[in-house]
Amino acid sequence: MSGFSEQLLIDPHYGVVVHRDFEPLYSDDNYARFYGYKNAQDILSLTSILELISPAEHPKAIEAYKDLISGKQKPGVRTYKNIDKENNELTVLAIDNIIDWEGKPAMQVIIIDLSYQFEVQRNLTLSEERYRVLVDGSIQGILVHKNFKPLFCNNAYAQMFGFKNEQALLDSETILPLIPSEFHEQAHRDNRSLLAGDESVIKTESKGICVDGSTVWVSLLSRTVIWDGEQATQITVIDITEQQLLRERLEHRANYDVLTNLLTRRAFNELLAEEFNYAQQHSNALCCVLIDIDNFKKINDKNGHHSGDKVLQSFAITAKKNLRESDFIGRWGGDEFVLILPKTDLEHAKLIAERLCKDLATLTVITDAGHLKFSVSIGVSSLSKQVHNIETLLSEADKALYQAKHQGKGRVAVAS
Ligand SMILES: Nc1nc2c(ncn2[C@@H]2O[C@H](COP(=O)(O)OP(=O)(O)OP(=O)(O)O)[C@@H](O)[C@H]2O)c(=O)[nH]1
Repeated sequence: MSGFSEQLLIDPHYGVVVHRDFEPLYSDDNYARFYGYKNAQDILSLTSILELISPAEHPKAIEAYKDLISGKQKPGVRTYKNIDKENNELTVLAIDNIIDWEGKPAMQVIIIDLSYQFEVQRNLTLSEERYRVLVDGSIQGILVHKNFKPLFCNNAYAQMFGFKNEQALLDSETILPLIPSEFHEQAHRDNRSLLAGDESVIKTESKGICVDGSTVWVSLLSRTVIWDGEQATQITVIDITEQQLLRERLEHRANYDVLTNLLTRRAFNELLAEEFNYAQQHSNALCCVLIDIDNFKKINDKNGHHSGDKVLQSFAITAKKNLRESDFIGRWGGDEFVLILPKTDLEHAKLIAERLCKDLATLTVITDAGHLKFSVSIGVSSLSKQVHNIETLLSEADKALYQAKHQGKGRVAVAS
């Protein structure tokens, strides 16, 4: 053997054969092993190495050989489908070269087994398909965006926001219209801190706007991903609209009286504490008004509890109509109600109370038991040097209310 084999780079992924008219002149062991043979000797004992090439590829191989030997074609790189001893198909990359072998031209072929690369590629495609099935089948919405321009979304995300399909969403220039304007600032801020690496994951809850303008509540998890070689933001969302509505209903139920839809005593007390402190800190006027329906027990007894309820509801509607945005009203209990009038002095509060008293007296409540009329008694108190805590403010209003009742009902009394 010449020094030729010593110059060869021996690598398990490369094999070398030298042939003339496909008659093997030299082979290394790697080449032999690619095709399932023990060693080079097995290859050299073949009559033709065409045996290693798929019959369908024989014409191509023979033509290529002729073209190369005659100089018609320059040596090059080609892929072949070969077959090993067990008839398994191998995909190989062949690098052809014309060399001088014992005084005559021969063809040297270096082959590289590509089966492994093909297998890796096939597995990659399979795992991509598997990933795709997972993402598409997910009930979580998944979106990837770069500065709010959508790059990818799954079906669940598109559906959550009312898009016909994923493409319809991806055709949008930006996803910002899906975010209510009051959440834009937060969305930009969160995105900036993710991209800057200040935060690795951000969890939030946000309102979304669907294509048809309806609202969806979502729980969001955002993080950065590399998408097509560039940094982007991935959002995973779960639709929490039902939970949010339930939460809102529960909150409403805790804060608002079911019958009259006025603030409950607890919710009223919280607001009263805030307003009272604010008024004290800013030396603002503040008045408290206690209202009690006159002879309500008789209304109930004569017309039934249901009609009594109607009276309470009508009272609530009329009272609310008489109030400013900044005033608030609560049901103190039974047929008793309480109002807070911020930035209102005693004189004005009295006028407001008298107007309400008159309006309610003219009201007719239509019930199953007939048309009912009723009156109220009102007590008014105000924040002052002497009245410097909530308890006193309320007890002063209560005293005034008692006075109004005592003086004959259907009237307003002011705490002295
Ligand atoms: N229909 C109805 N009645 C209620 C409700 N809550 C309390 N009441 C009734 O309201 C009545 C309140 O009556 P009282 O506080 O005794 O006083 P009144 O009859 O209004 O008499 P004066 O306050 O002196 O004018 C009671 O009979 C309660 O049972 C309610 O939600 N619906």
